[in-house]
Amino acid sequence: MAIPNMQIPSRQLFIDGEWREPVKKNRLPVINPATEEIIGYIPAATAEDVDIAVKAARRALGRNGWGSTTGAQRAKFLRAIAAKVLEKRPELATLETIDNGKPWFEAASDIDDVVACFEYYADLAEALDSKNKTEVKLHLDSFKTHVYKEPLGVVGLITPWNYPLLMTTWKVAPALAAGCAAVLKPSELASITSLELGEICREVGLPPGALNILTGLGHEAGSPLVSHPDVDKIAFTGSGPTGIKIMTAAAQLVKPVTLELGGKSPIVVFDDIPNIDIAVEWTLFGCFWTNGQICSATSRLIIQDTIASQFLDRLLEWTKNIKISDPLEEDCKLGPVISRGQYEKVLKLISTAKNEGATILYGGERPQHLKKGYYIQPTIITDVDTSMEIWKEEVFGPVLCVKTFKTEEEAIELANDTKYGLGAAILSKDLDRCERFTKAFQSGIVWINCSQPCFWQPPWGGKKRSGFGRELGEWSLENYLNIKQVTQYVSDEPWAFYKSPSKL
Ligand SMILES: NC(=O)C1=CN([C@@H]2O[C@H](COP(=O)(O)OP(=O)(O)OC[C@H]3O[C@@H](n4cnc5c(N)ncnc54)[C@H](O)[C@@H]3O)[C@@H](O)[C@H]2O)C=CC1
Ligand code: BAL
Ligand code: NA
Repeated sequence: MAIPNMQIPSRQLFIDGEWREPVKKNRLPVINPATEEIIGYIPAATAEDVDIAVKAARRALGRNGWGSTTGAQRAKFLRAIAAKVLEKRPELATLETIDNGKPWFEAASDIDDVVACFEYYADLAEALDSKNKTEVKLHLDSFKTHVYKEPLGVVGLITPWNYPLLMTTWKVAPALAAGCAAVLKPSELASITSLELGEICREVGLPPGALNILTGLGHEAGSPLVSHPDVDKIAFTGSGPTGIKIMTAAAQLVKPVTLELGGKSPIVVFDDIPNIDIAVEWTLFGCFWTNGQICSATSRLIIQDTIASQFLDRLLEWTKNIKISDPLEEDCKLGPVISRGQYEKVLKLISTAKNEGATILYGGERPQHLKKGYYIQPTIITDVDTSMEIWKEEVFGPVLCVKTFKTEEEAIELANDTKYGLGAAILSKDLDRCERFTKAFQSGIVWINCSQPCFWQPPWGGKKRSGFGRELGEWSLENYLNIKQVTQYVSDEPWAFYKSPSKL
């Protein structure tokens, strides 16, 4: 497949089904992390635009609008969006790559997931029609009760930059399937493909206001969305500190939130793995895929001491073989991290690890052959102590730290030695042991003999400080539905609680 060249389309805010200039007319630069060049601009929304978008969303939910559509009608729009995304797959993948830095083929596979996700939620929207009124059996004949599932209302969706259009889709597709009207605030570091979703919604004739897209800074556009009194729910994926701010602001209005806040996930490798190369590859993929910027990255390798030396030797050979290049180059397997800020943050975490006494077994620097761009070599760190920052803090870059263990108990203790609880992986031939680890891991996701594969049908989310709530699958739809109990008195007899006055 030829990789198309693309310029960043010039867009405005997508509000009420049309492109609108932000009230304050501000714009933010778009930087290609592979070249450090400004390649375009995005509009910078502020509280004024948030208010306009929220009003448009509320109108869309009005009597004859988006809010009164059937699931089957909404499914048609979701399928039309999926078809358009598929049609534009090569262009969207290029836009994702030049905005985010991920290898083009990874971006293209994200776009495939976007298509599948919209189609999946189209099916769930359709199925909702037969499930949105269900009877609840009571112990009395004088009452009848039904439970209705109805759209929750206007929802605010705040997304990160690591899988820009895919994280947008994880929220937009179920929100629209449920019949909510949404205001999306993508990350200012990678908003381009989310804006293109606005164009797609316009092309397929999505009813105005059903989806509004506000690009801009977190404190200028995200924060007023969270504290807007007419927004019924916030779904957020991003950093822990921002998650805390969002939960605090939402609490003032008793606004429900779902939070997906990243992690420091373990991958435990036992010496009974049948094939060392297969295990090494999953270990690399678990941490270095998406340029290492994955919330669920298994960035702590916990390896049985009996094979540690042999495993690390092989891991090094595989790591040296990873092609680091401009992400538009074919076969690129590691591109730059998203921004100068992220580049500096990752290098600082590596240098702190060194200062704290860890060994940089491989990498830790800019690759010599790339003079520009936010590139960092895939990095493996050993001699790690559990008190070190590199063991405890999310890096969000291609950095793997390693510790050895002797016993199963020690491995479990190390795996759970984190404030986070998103993912966890175990590689072992012994499936009984895998089962024991599955139960022992304090996480929302467990991978057995792999790490990172992520499908749209199962639930996704964490525990501990990785947040709460589940995205994907049918679980995500529930996030966007109000469960309404409707109880009807069906007896002809009086209720007879009060003493009846004398007859008229
Ligand atoms: N869990 C995950 O998937 C992600 C984790 N991260 C971690 O977060 C670190 C910082 O990256 P950032 O891009 O600064 O993450 P961030 O959490 O600040 O940004 C995520 C989203 O929240 C918005 N936001 C920021 N402040 C806000 C506020 N006060 N109210 C409402 N919305 C707000 C941003 O504009 C963006 O759309 C990274 O170094 C990485 O460690 C970053 C992106 C994704
Ligand atoms: N595929 C993982 C999605 C995330 O990092 O949020
Ligand atoms: Na960018």
